[in-house]
Amino acid sequence: MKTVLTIAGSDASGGAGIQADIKTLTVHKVYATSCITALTAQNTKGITGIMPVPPDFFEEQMDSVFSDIKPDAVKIGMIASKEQVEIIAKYLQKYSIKQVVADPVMISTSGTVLVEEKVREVLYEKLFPNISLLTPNLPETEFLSGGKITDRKTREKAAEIIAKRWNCAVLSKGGHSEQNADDFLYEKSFESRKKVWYPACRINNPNTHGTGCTLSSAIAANLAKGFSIEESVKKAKDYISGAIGAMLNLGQGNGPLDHMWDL
Ligand SMILES: Nc1ncnc2c1ncn2[C@@H]1O[C@H](COP(=O)(O)OP(=O)(O)OP(=O)(O)O)[C@@H](O)[C@H]1O
Ligand SMILES: Cc1ncc(COP(=O)(O)O)c(N)n1
Repeated sequence: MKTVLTIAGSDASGGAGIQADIKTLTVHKVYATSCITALTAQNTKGITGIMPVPPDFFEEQMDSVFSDIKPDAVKIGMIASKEQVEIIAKYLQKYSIKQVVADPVMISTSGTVLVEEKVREVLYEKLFPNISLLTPNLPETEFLSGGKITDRKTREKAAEIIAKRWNCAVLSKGGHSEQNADDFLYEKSFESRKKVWYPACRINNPNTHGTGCTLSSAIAANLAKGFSIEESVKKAKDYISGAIGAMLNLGQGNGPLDHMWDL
């Protein structure tokens, strides 16, 4: 069986973070391992508390997993400290992990920068060069490329700038767009440059808690199974559209997805 390691925070309400990742990986029939970066007290109405895991104990988890069940792919979500970034980069290099999907939780939907500058520097210098696919949402695509996105052309250019800076593939997610929920992939290899749009209608459902976590875990599962990045994103996009479209309605706020919609 293929295995995927998720490095992320715990979401007590089960819709995002580690819990969303393990559900997604399990329905994709890969074996999930997990290294927890932080405990969060959150539900569909918001986050009330974050307790980061101290670096030593975070490293102990990483060591337990990597020294025993080496992952075929790694998915990275919320990171709680600069030290954790350094530890993750160290293990990805030490164990030569090739399939690494990172969801850079950096900018809130309202445009607030969530990661302080000191942590950003380490992300840029140590972690991003070890990533195979970065999955920024629209505000993060703008922030990481340093340019304003006004249309498809400027979005393509922004993804290309990010991909060239860190030598990775980039999936710019369109969940925060005012129009459709189209995602755009820029992938450069030795021989070619791929620019792929994944069109999707916006689903009128307020329950989208955990979409970023779920999409990146689904991509990691497909990569672990041996699909290309382009195919892995296509399958993951179909999966996320189904999980949002199943219209699960739990909790009093921005509810979770139906991870089991196609079982
Ligand atoms: N209302 C929607 N209808 C269809 N697809 C959506 C909708 N909202 C998000 N998506 C899709 O979900 C995936 C996650 O995208 P999004 O841009 O929301 O990421 P994110 O900002 O990291 O997630 P979140 O908003 O949960 O923090 C993308 O494939 C996006 O196109
Ligand atoms: C522990 C944790 N990690 C990540 C997110 C963001 O979730 P998403 O961007 O997928 O909605 C979250 N709410 N909680």
